[in-house]
Amino acid sequence: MEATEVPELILVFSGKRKSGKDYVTDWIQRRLGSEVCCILRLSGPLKQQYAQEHSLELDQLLGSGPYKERYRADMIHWGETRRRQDPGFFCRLATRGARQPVWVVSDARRLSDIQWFVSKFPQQTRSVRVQCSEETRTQRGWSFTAGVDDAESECGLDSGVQFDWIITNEADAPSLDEQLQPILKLAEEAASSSSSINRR
Ligand SMILES: Nc1ncnc2c1ncn2[C@@H]1O[C@H](COP(=O)(O)OP(=O)(O)OP(=O)(O)O)[C@@H](O)[C@H]1O
Ligand SMILES: C[C@@](O)(CCOP(=O)(O)O)CC(=O)O
Repeated sequence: MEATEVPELILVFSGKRKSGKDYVTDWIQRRLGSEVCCILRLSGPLKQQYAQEHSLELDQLLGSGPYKERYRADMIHWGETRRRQDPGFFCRLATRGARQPVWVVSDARRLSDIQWFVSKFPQQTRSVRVQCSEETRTQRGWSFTAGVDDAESECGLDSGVQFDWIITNEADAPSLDEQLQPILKLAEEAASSSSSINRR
């Protein structure tokens, strides 16, 4: 692996559907800038391949609307078949070619996802949980779906992980600005240590 492919910091985010993983990780990237921070979606290569095989709209599968929900249960099943053979399959594809010093992984779902990052990058990996109430998730378009919300894809990280940070993404919680300060601080330190290494 080339030196530039080893990041300074990896923030591995997880959270239930409509907890706001994309919203929060986009917010972090806007604050840090895309030169410093890339967003890596483990579901990116999965959706790409699934869309191709099933002649579906990739943009819609990548978005936050109802389209992807129609295919979610089948995509989960499709991805799990691949993960059973190789649990790191989507992690490897999603991280391929990432060059920024800070990687934000927006959608860990299974213990094996976090374990993959910890085993490859033990010094750099931190885990972040995004949470909010079911009422807020419902306002954002969520409704309970059997086979999805009670399956590993949604529940695989409900226990067994000591998260480094838990962010509450609710209107009546402290602002994201306030809650994300320690994470931004760490990321900014990581970015500046990377630029001083590159100047040497
Ligand atoms: N703090 C917030 N303020 C305003 N809108 C928000 C906030 N958090 C999330 N949303 C909105 O709620 C919806 C769901 O958020 P988002 O797509 O980030 O959730 P997610 O956890 O990534 O969901 P999924 O697992 O379905 O991809 C989006 O339309 C998003 O813009
Ligand atoms: C199929 C799947 O990758 C969909 C993820 O979609 P999203 O992150 O909720 O946009 C979930 C999974 O892998 O279990």
